[in-house]
Amino acid sequence: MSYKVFVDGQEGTTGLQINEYLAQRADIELLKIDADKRKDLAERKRLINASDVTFLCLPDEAAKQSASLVDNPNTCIIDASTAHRVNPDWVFGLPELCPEQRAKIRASKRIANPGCHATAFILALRPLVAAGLIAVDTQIAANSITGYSGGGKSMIADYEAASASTTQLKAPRPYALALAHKHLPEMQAYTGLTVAPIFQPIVGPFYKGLAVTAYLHPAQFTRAATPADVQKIIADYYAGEQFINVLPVDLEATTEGGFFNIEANNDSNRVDLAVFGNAERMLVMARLDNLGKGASGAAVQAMNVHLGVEESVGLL
Ligand SMILES: NC(=O)C1=CN([C@@H]2O[C@H](COP(=O)(O)OP(=O)(O)OC[C@H]3O[C@@H](n4cnc5c(N)ncnc54)[C@H](OP(=O)(O)O)[C@@H]3O)[C@@H](O)[C@H]2O)C=CC1
Ligand SMILES: CC(=O)N[C@@H](CCC(=O)OP(=O)(O)O)C(=O)O
Repeated sequence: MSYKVFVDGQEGTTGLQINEYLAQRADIELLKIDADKRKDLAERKRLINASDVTFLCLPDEAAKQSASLVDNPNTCIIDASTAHRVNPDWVFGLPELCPEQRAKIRASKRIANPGCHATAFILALRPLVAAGLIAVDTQIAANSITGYSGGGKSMIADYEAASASTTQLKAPRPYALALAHKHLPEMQAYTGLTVAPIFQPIVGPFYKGLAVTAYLHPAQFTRAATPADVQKIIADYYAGEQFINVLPVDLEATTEGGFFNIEANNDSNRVDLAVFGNAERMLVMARLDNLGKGASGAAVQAMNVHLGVEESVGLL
């Protein structure tokens, strides 16, 4: 069995990497668009409707436009953009979200891929909300440190320009300081929280790798819990998940001399979750490759689930 796959946005950061993942696969026939027709609506429409699966690796507005071009009921759209992530007609493409999610991804022809920060945040917090340890109306504070490839082609070009080494791009840069980052709606919706978190990302002078840190106040828990208790709730929630690794509560084993390596999952589709702290002060961290489980890897995983092929095919 071979599936026809089209990547709309094949020259972008996410699209190029999806193409790389799929080029190795015998069960996938990649439909390529001519370079000079990449933005030609009629040609994109033809290829979208000739495909079994189309990945949208486009800015939000272009993704909405592409989604409106589908008239083949068999075509499954997997959108990497922010456009449809909390749209009830679309399924959130995070198989590990909850026990029902894989069946939903399998059944739906409209799958919205999670944002990179959101993936890390949701995976870290959802088990604690689901277990009732964190009340749903808790306002969580979190930050994220990310490589510059998260900003796509234009940010990559800025960081890789000759001038970058002599400018402010040498230092980490906090952004989204209006505290209205575009991932807030999905972070709230899929953790089960009724309040959006205070979320503040930082982009640094390295290509890829991302870690979200969420601050937990044990005094706000609904019951007493130690870091080991919190770790166990998370580990039980993801038992059997091949791409999720819940680290032991052991500073020496999980850090490099006390430093947390946020690039540890680069070039993979893996996520590590770690709990740090003590009975008074705690945090939970999630690290992943923003271009792997944060984007292209996740999109390929969702496609595998949708097609009913082995979930890890083509992924590390
Ligand atoms: N980078 C990341 O870590 C992540 C990105 N995403 C999301 O994935 C999507 C793609 O992001 P990313 O790959 O980083 O972005 P890039 O900027 O690297 O690539 C976007 C691509 O879309 C093309 N494009 C823009 N407008 C149109 C259009 N109207 N028709 C056809 N093609 C168009 C661009 O063309 P041109 O080459 O001419 O500029 C470019 O090749 C975005 O919605 C982003 O938010 C999601 C998760 C993580
Ligand atoms: C460094 C940087 O700018 N990163 C992007 C995140 C990219 C991503 O995951 O997400 P979307 O699919 O939602 O664009 C940002 O924070 O907006």
